[in-house]
Amino acid sequence: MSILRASHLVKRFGPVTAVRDLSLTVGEGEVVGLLGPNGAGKSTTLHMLLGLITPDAGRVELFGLELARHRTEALSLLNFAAGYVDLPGVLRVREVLDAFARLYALRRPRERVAEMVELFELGPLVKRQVMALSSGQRTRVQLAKALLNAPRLLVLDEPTAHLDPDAGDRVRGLLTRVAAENGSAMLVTSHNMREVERMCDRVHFMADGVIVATGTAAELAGHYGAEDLEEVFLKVARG
Ligand SMILES: Nc1ncnc2c1ncn2[C@@H]1O[C@H](COP(=O)(O)OP(=O)(O)OP(=O)(O)O)[C@@H](O)[C@H]1O
Repeated sequence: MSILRASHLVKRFGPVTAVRDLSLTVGEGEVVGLLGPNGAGKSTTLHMLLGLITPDAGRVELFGLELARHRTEALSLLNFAAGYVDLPGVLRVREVLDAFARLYALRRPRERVAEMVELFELGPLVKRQVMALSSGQRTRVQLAKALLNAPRLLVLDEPTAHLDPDAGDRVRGLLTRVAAENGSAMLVTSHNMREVERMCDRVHFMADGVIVATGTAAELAGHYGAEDLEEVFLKVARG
C-alpha cells in the first residue's frame, strides 16, 4: 500500500518551471531515494509533499488522505529534517527536544526525548545552546527531533551532508535500523551515491523537473550499462 502518492505535480517560480508533471509513490516501510543534479527540483518536490509550498497543479495523498484537505492529520504522521531548516538557536538541545515533544503531544515525552538523546549520542550536548553546535552536531539534533514522533514517513533532505564520514556512516546505520524497527518509510534526497545504494530500496532520478528513471540501484546500473549509481548519475546528469 502507498503511504505517499504524488500525482502530476507542477511548480513554477516565475519563468522557472522547477517541477513538471511529477508523479511518485512511497510504500509502507519503503526507503526511496530522490536523486538528481543541483537544481533538478528535488527540494521543491519535497516541499510540495510536505505542504510547505502549494503545487500549481497535481495532488498529494499522504496515508490515503488528500493533503490539501486533511493537512493537520496527514502531517502529524510524518516528520522532516534538512540542514537548511533552523532550530531555535538560543534554546538548549534538551529544551528544543522537549518543546517538539510537547508540540507533537507525545504520550511519554520525557522517555521519548531520553531515547532520542541516547540514540543520537546527544548526552554531552543537551545543555548546549543550538547556536553553539557544529553543523554535524546540529544534524544529529535535527534527526533526533525528526524521529521523536516515530513518524510513518520520514522525509530527509540531504540528511548526512554535514557529517564527517564516521558520523555519516553511523547515522545511516541508525536511520536504517530505527526506520526498520518503527516500520517507518523514508524519502531521502542525497548527493552521496554510496549512501543511496546502502539505504534505498528504490530510486527516482530527476533532471530538469521530471523523473527520468526509476528502479533499484542494480536495475538502474543495468539499464544504463553502468558500474554503480555514481556512474548512472553522471550519465543521467550529462544527458
Ligand atoms: N523560491 C524559489 N524562487 C525561485 N526559484 C526557485 C525557488 N526555489 C527553487 N527555485 C528554482 O527551482 C529549481 C529547482 O530547485 P530545487 O531547490 O528544487 O533543486 P534541487 O534539486 O533541490 O537542487 P540542489 O541539489 O542544488 O539542492 C532551480 O532552478 C531553483 O533555482
